[in-house]
Amino acid sequence: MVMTVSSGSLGQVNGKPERSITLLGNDCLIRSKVSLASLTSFRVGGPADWYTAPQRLDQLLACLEWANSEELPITLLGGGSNLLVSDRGLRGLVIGTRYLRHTHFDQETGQLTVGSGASLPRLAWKAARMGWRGLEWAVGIPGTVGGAVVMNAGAHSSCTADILINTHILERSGTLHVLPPQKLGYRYRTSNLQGGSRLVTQATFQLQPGYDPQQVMAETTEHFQQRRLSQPYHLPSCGSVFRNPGPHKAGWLIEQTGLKGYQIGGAQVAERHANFILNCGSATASDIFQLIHHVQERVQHQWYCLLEPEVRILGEFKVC
Ligand SMILES: Cc1cc2nc3c(=O)[nH]c(=O)nc-3n(C[C@H](O)[C@H](O)[C@H](O)COP(=O)(O)OP(=O)(O)OC[C@H]3O[C@@H](n4cnc5c(N)ncnc54)[C@H](O)[C@@H]3O)c2cc1C
Ligand SMILES: NC(=O)C1=CN([C@@H]2O[C@H](COP(=O)(O)OP(=O)(O)OC[C@H]3O[C@@H](n4cnc5c(N)ncnc54)[C@H](OP(=O)(O)O)[C@@H]3O)[C@@H](O)[C@H]2O)C=CC1
Ligand SMILES: C=C(O[C@H]1[C@H](O)[C@@H](CO)O[C@H](OP(=O)(O)OP(=O)(O)OC[C@H]2O[C@@H](n3ccc(=O)[nH]c3=O)[C@H](O)[C@@H]2O)[C@@H]1NC(C)=O)C(=O)O
Repeated sequence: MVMTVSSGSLGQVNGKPERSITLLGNDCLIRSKVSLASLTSFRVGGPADWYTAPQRLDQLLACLEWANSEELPITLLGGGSNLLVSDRGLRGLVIGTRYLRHTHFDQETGQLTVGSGASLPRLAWKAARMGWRGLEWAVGIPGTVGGAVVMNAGAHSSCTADILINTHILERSGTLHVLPPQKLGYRYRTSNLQGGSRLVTQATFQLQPGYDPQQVMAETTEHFQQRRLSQPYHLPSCGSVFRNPGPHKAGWLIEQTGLKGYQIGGAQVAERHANFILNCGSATASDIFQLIHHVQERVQHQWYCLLEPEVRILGEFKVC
């Protein structure tokens, strides 16, 4: 059983005192009223009732046990680069995985085993510098390995599922499973891990070592430059807002509907790429949500096609 001690007030958030709890036996800190805006790439969103970012598996297990004992809902947060969090924040416990980091490149097998908090683009650059092929497409995709496994992140006709050998999944109950990609329901930008409370703790990828590092770096840089030409990176976003519905691309449909540059509050459909919504500095989560809804309505009206959000929308929202 987990014992808890409250370490008292840490300060004020929105006029309410912030509290913290330390789980005895493993020095894991759980804080109350932690703003999620700085933990997501859109830079919007209210506070988590409770937030923790464990560094080790034993701390993670203790957090889960605490949440179970308090009967709290759990939300999993990687790099926050594909999330729209409500201005009202999130109830229950948010578990940030970004500190669950360990990395092992196995020279003999070409396998890369990493903790779920490792940065995907950082790994891609590192693999390229070592002359390992397999992750060239992943530069420029912000976020963690865990987020990429859950979202089946991809670019330039490659995706996470293509190189995944297995992943370690922790259930809320504390049970750990090692699952191959065939068990994860992978399709374009989705998996059966989305929307649940099963936590990815580690992943192993098959890469190909032994290539000329200069050549792999050159190809990796080419991927990076291609994306910089077509996508806006200068303001906060979540990347593509909608999945491509086929046969047309979401960006094309939105541009043809005349919505480039369309703005609600501080949220704007990007001029450079119509499937990106930018936070121009003062956007609220509600502005972004209203804009998503507006784009869906206008595109459906003109093309009879309902765009499905790729971004994960968390917490309470209402259409105005
Ligand atoms: C500028 C920009 C460019 C982008 N370009 C691309 C692109 O080219 N291709 C692409 O696919 N995506 C792209 N994205 C979207 C995003 O980077 C990817 O979806 C990324 O893989 C999300 O990882 P994350 O760690 O940030 O996940 P988060 O946004 O934190 O979470 C995404 C989902 O995964 C869950 N989750 C996160 N970590 C875990 C875990 N350890 N265990 C269980 N569940 C977890 C969350 O609960 C949530 O449901 C882009 C985003 C930005 C901002
Ligand atoms: N618009 C938005 O909302 C957001 C956009 N982004 C963009 O997404 C992308 C990914 O961001 P982020 O997750 O911060 O990771 P980055 O790709 O910016 O960098 C991660 C690490 O990769 C290594 N690296 C980067 N560029 C090179 C290079 N040319 N050669 C060798 N190594 C390199 C560096 O590692 P080391 O220090 O070990 O050398 C760096 O610290 C970036 O392009 C960023 O601008 C990110 C977040 C939000
Ligand atoms: C950014 C993401 O992933 C990106 C990924 O980086 C790139 C590169 O592989 O390919 C996808 O974009 P995308 O389909 O919009 O690719 P692009 O090459 O930019 O555009 C496709 C087509 O749409 C057209 N297009 C695009 C934007 C626009 O404003 N107008 C327009 O007409 C382009 O002319 C092009 O013919 C992924 N998006 C989705 C939803 O699948 C993400 O998932 O967050």
